[in-house]
Amino acid sequence: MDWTQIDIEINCADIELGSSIAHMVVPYGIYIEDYSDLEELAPQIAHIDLIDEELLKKDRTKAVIHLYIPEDQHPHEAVVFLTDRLQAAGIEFAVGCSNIAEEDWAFGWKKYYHPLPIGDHLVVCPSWENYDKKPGEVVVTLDPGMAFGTGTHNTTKLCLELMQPVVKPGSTVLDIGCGSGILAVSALLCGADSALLCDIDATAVKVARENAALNGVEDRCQFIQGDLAAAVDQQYDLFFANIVADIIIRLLPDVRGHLKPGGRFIASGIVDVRRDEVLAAVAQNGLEVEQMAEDGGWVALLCRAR
Ligand SMILES: C[S@@+](CC[C@H](N)C(=O)[O-])C[C@H]1O[C@@H](n2cnc3c(N)ncnc32)[C@H](O)[C@@H]1O
Repeated sequence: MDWTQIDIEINCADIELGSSIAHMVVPYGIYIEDYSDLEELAPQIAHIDLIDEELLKKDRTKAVIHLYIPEDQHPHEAVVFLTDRLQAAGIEFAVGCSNIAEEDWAFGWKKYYHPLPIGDHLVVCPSWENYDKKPGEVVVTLDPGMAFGTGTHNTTKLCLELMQPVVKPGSTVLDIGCGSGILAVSALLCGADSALLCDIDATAVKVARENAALNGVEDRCQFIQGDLAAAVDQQYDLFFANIVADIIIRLLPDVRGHLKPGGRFIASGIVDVRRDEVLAAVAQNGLEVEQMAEDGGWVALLCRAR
């Protein structure tokens, strides 16, 4: 099947609003190039071999949101919708469209994806790259395919940073909205014992299973395709949900019941303007925030039962 790629170029300052409008059109299948990250990364760019030279030439004031719409899902209407919404929001933008074959969509972004150190000792490495592991590092090998979760998105990075100090040998993990499986698979490689991975999207579940196998942890994983924690009836030491604020708020009444004593809930995907609403829901549902982390307008919370 062919797809239409819609590219929306906006100022980096508008990225949050722009991406939330894009998410009204498709909940996933969105890829954001935000070159302002390179400014933040500048002190680390000594490891230049990890960064594509072309990226360093990009305009760091601009971001580009790419959406991919299957031909049978009316891409033209999506463009009209996006144009109306972006204008109404007062965002300056330029929009372009191109038709792409499925294989180009699936593989085109790979040139921007390279080994990525996250937190104290984790490195996320694309499965098609070679990486020389350094002493003490934990390397998670990943091919996100068409699922969300390369490790490059702030929301994923925040989860992985919050997870590393709290995961313990023997921990059990629940990963709701597992996408590529990056969070649960990383937790397993960092010492956790077993994991249940759940996603509403069948493709994500398939990709998560493949990534678990790539990392040799498949036999310690169970996979469920479904909505939130509906089919889950056990308690866990570590519970991830990197989805969006509304879904986290919907999930919160069930979180405490799924945590073992002393268990942690890591919530991410919260845009900073929704932070207070999520914090209120956390408190109402018998949890307390141990740590709050923020990056690029995204907020993640490390919580435990009160
Ligand atoms: C932002 S991605 C996170 C992927 C990965 N966990 C990560 O941290 O990179 C959110 C994922 O949640 C899934 N999702 C959205 N709504 C869901 C729901 N109601 N129940 C379960 N999964 C859901 C999406 O399909 C998507 O794969």
